[in-house]
Amino acid sequence: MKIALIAHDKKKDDMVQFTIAYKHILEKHVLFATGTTGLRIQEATGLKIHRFQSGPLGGDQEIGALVAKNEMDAVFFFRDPLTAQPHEPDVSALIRLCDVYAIPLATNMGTAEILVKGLERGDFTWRNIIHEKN
Ligand SMILES: O=C(CO)COP(=O)(O)O
Repeated sequence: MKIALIAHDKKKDDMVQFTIAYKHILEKHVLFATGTTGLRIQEATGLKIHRFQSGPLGGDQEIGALVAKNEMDAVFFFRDPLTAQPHEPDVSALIRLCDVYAIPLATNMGTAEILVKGLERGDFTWRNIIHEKN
């Protein structure tokens, strides 16, 4: 599956801990990330990640483009709900596209735990049907 990993600055430590904890699951998938998040994860875990631009420079939109092509299978986006983001419209647009295409989206650690375990258990096989149709 193709998985996107994104975290706002105050959530990056959480994302790093999450990817360390679930490296054994994540390493079986094709990983994408916004620029700084991807760098932090790579440094901490050694996971292979395709890095897009940093979020404020268009990274969320690049990931959104893959969602719009129905190519992204899950998005882990640890948002910071307490800090204003200069690129808030991009953040909203990505979340909206996940809803348009029914892409599983975790915006906090609690949901992420459940989603990543579903990934391990094979709950994402329905995505293969979508890929076959495309
Ligand atoms: O801003 C972001 C998501 O909206 C994340 O971007 P970075 O991973 O480059 O910090």
